[in-house]
Amino acid sequence: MAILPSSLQAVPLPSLLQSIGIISLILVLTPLLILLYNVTLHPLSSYPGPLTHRASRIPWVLALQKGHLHTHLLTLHNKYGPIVRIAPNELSYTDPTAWKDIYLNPRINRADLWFRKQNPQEPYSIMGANEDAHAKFKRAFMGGFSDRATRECAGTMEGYVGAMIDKLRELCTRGQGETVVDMVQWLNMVTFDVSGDLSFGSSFGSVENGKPHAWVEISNQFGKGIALVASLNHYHLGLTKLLRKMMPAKTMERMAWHKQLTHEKVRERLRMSEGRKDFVQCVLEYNRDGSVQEKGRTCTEEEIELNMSVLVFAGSDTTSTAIASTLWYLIRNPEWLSKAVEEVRGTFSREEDIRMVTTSKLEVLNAVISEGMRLGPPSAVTVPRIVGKGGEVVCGRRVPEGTLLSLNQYPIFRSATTFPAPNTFDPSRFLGLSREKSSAAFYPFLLGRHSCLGEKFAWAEMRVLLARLLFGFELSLTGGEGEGVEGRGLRDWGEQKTFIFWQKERLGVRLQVV
Ligand code: HEM
Repeated sequence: MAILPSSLQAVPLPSLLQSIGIISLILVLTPLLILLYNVTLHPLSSYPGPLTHRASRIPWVLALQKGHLHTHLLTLHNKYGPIVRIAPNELSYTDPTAWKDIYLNPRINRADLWFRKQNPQEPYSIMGANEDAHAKFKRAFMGGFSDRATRECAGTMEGYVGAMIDKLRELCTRGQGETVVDMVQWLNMVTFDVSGDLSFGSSFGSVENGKPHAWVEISNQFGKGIALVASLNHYHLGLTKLLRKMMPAKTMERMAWHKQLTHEKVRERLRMSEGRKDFVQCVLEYNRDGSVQEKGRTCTEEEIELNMSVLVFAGSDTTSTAIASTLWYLIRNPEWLSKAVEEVRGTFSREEDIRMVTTSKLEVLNAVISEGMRLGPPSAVTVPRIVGKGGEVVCGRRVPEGTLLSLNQYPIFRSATTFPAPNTFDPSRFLGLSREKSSAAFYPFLLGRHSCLGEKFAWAEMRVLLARLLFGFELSLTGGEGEGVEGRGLRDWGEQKTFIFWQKERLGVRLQVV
């Protein structure tokens, strides 16, 4: 007591019980006051949304972790309108004006949530939130995605697609002219083989072996991990570090093996002779540029390694989702299937003529793929953006600094105001006079400085894949949806789960050789 000033010595100190009571009260009151502030005085309090979402981020986290965020957001937009407050600090938009207001605004950047660095030594990736690093990588990789480079890489892609068609034909021959396959698996195998070849210098050999390589299987589980980390990153409590410590030893081992194989593959590619037509060559050329070297802006081997694994994933799962979704709808809509088949078989007489350059003008083919991507957008829930200093105006309304903005593709593409009869597969939306109107609200590859670098390549791969399948086979439903390769009988593509990527279920398709 002697250390207290004499004036305070008269004040009675609380007993242990009283102290526990006060601390408990603070622990209960603080979150309650935060919830109350969020729904009353918060700068976003005038935006509509359910009370639970306006008060706390927990409902958003739960929907994301269950894999239902895409359908949950659609339900919210149908109820509350084109701008919804989906978490205390986040607004979601289905108003098409938001595309340009958000993605073409240089002061609105990616929020550092989905692809945050785990430690300071880790390099940045092109998907990250650091704008300076992003600008460097964009310049370094751009050369690999120019018109000329895309045409050059297309030959490799056509080779793998051809190999897949041969394998499927072989399976049909063994089955007296027909077979039932899980198209999701075949599309995953071929797209990862293509991306592996162009980013790592060698494919995974999945098509050749008729089964997915272990690297591909592990990668397919990453979506859930990223979604979990993205949820925890909202709470600034170092929970991601704790999560890493809690990971089962087996998962850690698989991840370490995955990282090591990535490392070896990229180093192997870097040792290959110059001039290979792939996505690495452009970075090597960029690094040799004198002005780049002078400014100290070259890419390190660690940066190339990380970004190549981003490219493998960004370039494969997305493309395979787009074609899986398109096929899912085509085999359930025989009228459109016939139109697409007629166009392809009417244009080509030999399979080898179906190439990147010869398929770009096929109107029905392009329209069915767009409609497939509208109903099953590969990037269904998007990395949120953050409003910079001073705030911005989005869709005619002021949004304060620090607000997270998201334009999630699933709800905007299923919005009845923009796409009438939104759940119907109707490729005529992307044909003739309707095309311009639909396209104004349809940016599956985004727009602006973060838009998809691989858009042209993706279109080439999607067209060649689908056209060759339609040319070589009669495609139909298996006629017995249930367990097994047929899948579980979804009524809509959107019933599947999404984390950052779709958890695609089996897609059974009957193939008959033409
Ligand atoms: C149907 C197929 C594809 C779709 C729908 C798609 C969609 C997207 C979207 C929406 C983004 C922006 C992500 C964000 O900032 O929130 C993106 C970025 C990106 N995509 Fe794609 N993508 C596809 C295929 C590809 C392919 C084939 C490649 C490469 C071979 C690729 C490489 C990239 C890269 C490098 C970025 C980052 C660009 C940047 O930040 O500047 N994508 N993609």
